[in-house]
Amino acid sequence: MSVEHLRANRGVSVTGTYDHHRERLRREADEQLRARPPLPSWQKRVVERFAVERGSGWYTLLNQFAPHTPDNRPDAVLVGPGGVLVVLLCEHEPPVAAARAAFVWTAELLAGLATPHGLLTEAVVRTVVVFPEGGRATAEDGEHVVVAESELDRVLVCAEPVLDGADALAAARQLDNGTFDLTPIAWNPQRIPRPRGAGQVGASDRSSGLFEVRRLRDEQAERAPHVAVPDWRLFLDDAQLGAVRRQYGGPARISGPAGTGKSTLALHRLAHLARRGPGRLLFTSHLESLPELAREQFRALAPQVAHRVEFRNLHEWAAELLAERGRDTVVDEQRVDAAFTAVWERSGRSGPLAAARPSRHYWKDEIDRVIKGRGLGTLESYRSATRRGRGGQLSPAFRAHVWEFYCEYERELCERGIYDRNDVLIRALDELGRTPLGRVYSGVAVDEVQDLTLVGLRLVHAVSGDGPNRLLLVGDGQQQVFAGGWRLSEAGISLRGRSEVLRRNYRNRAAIVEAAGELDAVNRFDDIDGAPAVTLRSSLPVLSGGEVVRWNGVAQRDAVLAALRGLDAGAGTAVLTRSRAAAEEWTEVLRRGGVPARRLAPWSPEPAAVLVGTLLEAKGFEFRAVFLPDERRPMGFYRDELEALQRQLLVATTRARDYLWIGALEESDE
Ligand SMILES: Nc1ncnc2c1ncn2[C@@H]1O[C@H](COP(=O)(O)OP(=O)(O)OP(=O)(O)O)[C@@H](O)[C@H]1O
Repeated sequence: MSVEHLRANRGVSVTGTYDHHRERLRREADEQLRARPPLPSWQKRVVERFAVERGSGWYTLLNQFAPHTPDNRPDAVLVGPGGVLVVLLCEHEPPVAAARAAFVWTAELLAGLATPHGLLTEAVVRTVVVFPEGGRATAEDGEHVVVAESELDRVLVCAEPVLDGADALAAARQLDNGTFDLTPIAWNPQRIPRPRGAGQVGASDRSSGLFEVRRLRDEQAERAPHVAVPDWRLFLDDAQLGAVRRQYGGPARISGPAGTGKSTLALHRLAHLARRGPGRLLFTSHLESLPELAREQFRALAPQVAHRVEFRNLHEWAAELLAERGRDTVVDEQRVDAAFTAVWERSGRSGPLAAARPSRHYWKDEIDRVIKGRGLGTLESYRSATRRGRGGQLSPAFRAHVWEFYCEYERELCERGIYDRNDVLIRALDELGRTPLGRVYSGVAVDEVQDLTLVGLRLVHAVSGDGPNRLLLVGDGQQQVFAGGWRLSEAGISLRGRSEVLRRNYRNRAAIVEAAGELDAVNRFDDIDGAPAVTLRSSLPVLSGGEVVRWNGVAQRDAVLAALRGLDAGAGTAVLTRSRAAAEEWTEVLRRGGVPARRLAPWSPEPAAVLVGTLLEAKGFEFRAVFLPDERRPMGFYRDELEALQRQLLVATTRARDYLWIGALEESDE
């Protein structure tokens, strides 16, 4: 019940009680402060103000050495609805390293605190520098908040509480128990009864009735209508938090099936590293939109250090490096396609390649994923190259034909003065071989690593180096949608056991996991370096329920429109297709049917209508509801095509959180 509510119902007597309570807290704090080395008067006022906020759910702990607090420690720590505040009482701007160290000291004391929702993360911790009225205002450096004595409301009054009473009390107790340096002010940990159970507001909060903690889990209502999911920013599970906090002596890898929080972990890890050291960090992926999405999420997780983390698509990053070094390498996909088509028409279509596999896409992939993707420079190296997931053996003699075709393609690009996407990565890798990177990153996380080419992998390794905590590879072999895999050792990367596997699926409700588990998607990544292969089938969905609709019939468009209307679908719903043409077509069908729709790519953070994209475009995203309409396209004739399709379908299915619609067209002329 809120203060306002109590006041409205019981009138002024409640306000009287409220004021009386605050006055009692102030007196208590005053007595405690008198019995210890004196604080400068402004600091005493601030601490008393903090203590009074006990009435609003804040627990104050004062450093027993203040005002002579040892370097790198906080003067006070507050724990309450707004999280954990690491307070520095400063007349002058504190050195960034000292403020950071005070943060880390406090965060380490809280590390691993178990709450009913999971293990508390340091996303709840903020550093606040308080300076005296009329003192020299320090500039906010982004990593800490700076407030004058008169502005404390800025940090104490929170519109959106992050900790409930029980969690705040547990955190305050942990700090009290974890160090002799911090002393509770105006509250006695022994006298406050322990909260009774999962998710309950602490007894003291109930009895005082002085504030109402809005349950964070309510905010998840849209996300999880039946079962509450803890906020991923505030709580992690033990496997996730362990990996976030671990000291890795060299490159490390996080794997696990879809939805198990791999990307989430990577973001927490970057925040953890950013808060513990200087320098910039990089989150990258070969996917176009994923870094943008990750940037948004990181801002919500760790706004204080967001300015130190770059979120860049790998190609974009490489192109910028080349531009900086005066080796501009701009890619025009349409011109590349035209060049390939010209070569195909001239030499591919009627030659041995088409006779072996008629699809021009297959041979473009052979160049992209195997020859250029692996950085092969000679026919000899191509002759002995592994071609994982490419289907069928190519004899050494046949490979000579492919090599000839490839050389012609390269000549064509050269004559037209253009580059393809592989050229960007190859040239960037060459460039770093010649002159290493000036700006060294203190950490690099690579998401969806299973779909990088070998050259891409070598590039991220060249960027990160092998130093401790420098490189984190995140991926899932079952979701690999491009062929031409590699072994980490081919990129000179050695994990030496620095490999974590996540199993708890936080995204997909049980029914969705079950449906996705029926797909026969071969894991081509985890097998590669001997890590245990955990498939989606053996993951553990945290959320029960979910709905899978398997529709079959002739009027698929009407069925999809009706289902969308029935769901009241809008933002959070996606229609995913195998081909780009089908995605364009469905966008039109939905619009004509009165359902606001737009294409998924390019991704934009604006609240949207129903998003329509290809299975590939949907990688890395998640939606409340996913529609997979059937398409009148052959499922693929070759084993590698069928395998690739299964993995794409697995990716698409596991994008759905609550609802999955799968269409199967019977005879129709749609
Ligand atoms: N500990 C957690 N508590 C609550 N939610 C979580 C937790 N970890 C992850 N999530 C949520 O689960 C969903 C899936 O997480 P994430 O995207 O990180 O998984 P992933 O393993 O990278 O998935 P994929 O491989 O399918 O892309 C996200 O909505 C994320 O916020």
